[in-house]
Amino acid sequence: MIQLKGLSKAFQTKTQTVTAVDNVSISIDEGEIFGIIGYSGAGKSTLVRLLNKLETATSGEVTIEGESITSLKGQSLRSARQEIGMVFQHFNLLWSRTVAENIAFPLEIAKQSKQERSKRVQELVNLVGLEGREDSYPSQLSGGQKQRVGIARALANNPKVLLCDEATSALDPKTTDSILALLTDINKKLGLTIVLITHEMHVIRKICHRVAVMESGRVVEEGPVLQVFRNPREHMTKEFVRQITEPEEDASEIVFNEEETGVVVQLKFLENKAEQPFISKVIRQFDVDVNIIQGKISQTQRGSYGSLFIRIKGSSEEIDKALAYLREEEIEAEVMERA
Ligand SMILES: Nc1ncnc2c1ncn2[C@@H]1O[C@H](COP(=O)(O)OP(=O)(O)OP(=O)(O)O)[C@@H](O)[C@H]1O
Repeated sequence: MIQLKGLSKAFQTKTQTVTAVDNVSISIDEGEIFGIIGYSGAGKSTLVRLLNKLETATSGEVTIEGESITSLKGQSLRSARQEIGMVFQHFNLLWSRTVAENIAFPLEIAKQSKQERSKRVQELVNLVGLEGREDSYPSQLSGGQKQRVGIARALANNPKVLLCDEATSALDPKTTDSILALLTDINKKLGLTIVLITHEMHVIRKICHRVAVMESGRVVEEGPVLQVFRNPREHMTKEFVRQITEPEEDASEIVFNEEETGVVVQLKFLENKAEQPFISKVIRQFDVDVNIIQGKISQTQRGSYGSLFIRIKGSSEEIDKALAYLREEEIEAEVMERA
């Protein structure tokens, strides 16, 4: 759907050249939610602005559905931009216009009739859950409601791609969750391709299918979200993953009690294994008891990841059978301590 090939953007300031995006090549599939994460200054905003040619690339190419955006100008660029909706961190609403008038704005630019516009506006109001607020002004809305207007406006002309530039960064955690749920819902209902940039790893975890990690203008790591979370390779990626996994997955947090019997085992899950009732199966099939010590299982769009520390008590023979069973089920079981 979207291809970036050797894309670079350098800014010339009075004293130096800043390479904001440095030789980035990414391929984004139709219907996926693709996340780009990086700290401030990593080049995320510039990258996303290159996708709709709000910035002109210094070198490289962007193609969307086979059409080269980089070479478009004038009317053909304006038409191509109608296929790409954009949602901003600070909403960018028109303050003198009502909710309905803000959503209608891109339809006016696309020269739709008044009748068509009001029908489409109502559809969009329903889609983003703003029924009853059509005549409110942005100043009368909460942050989450303002972003719903921003999303409805971005979807007005039925774009193929939705670009979200830190769309939830100005919102509190609960409102962030409701906006992320809305984006997931829209992705499923409309099959819309979403490119989302953020500095928050939990945003990536909750809604993205794949992720690219950016550092100093470059993509340093890329892959399916579940794989990147379970097995981060680069230092920067490990830092982001650690933000939302510690301390629950850290064995150093465990208090080993010498009077306890049995073994402490760290279980790590592959794919969707975390959702299976493996503990009850272990207890039922083997003559052992299981205590949960600590752990954290987190869900992503394509399955769960995380780890769980348990204590298995019983005879050595039964414990070994239980461990063998877990490993057969493709659950990594590492013995931390054996009494
Ligand atoms: N118009 C510009 N002129 C000069 N330098 C710029 C310009 N726009 C961005 N930069 C520089 O390019 C680099 C990347 O900026 P960019 O805004 O893309 O990063 P970001 O990852 O989106 O960070 P943030 O989330 O803080 O916006 C930064 O060093 C920034 O100072």
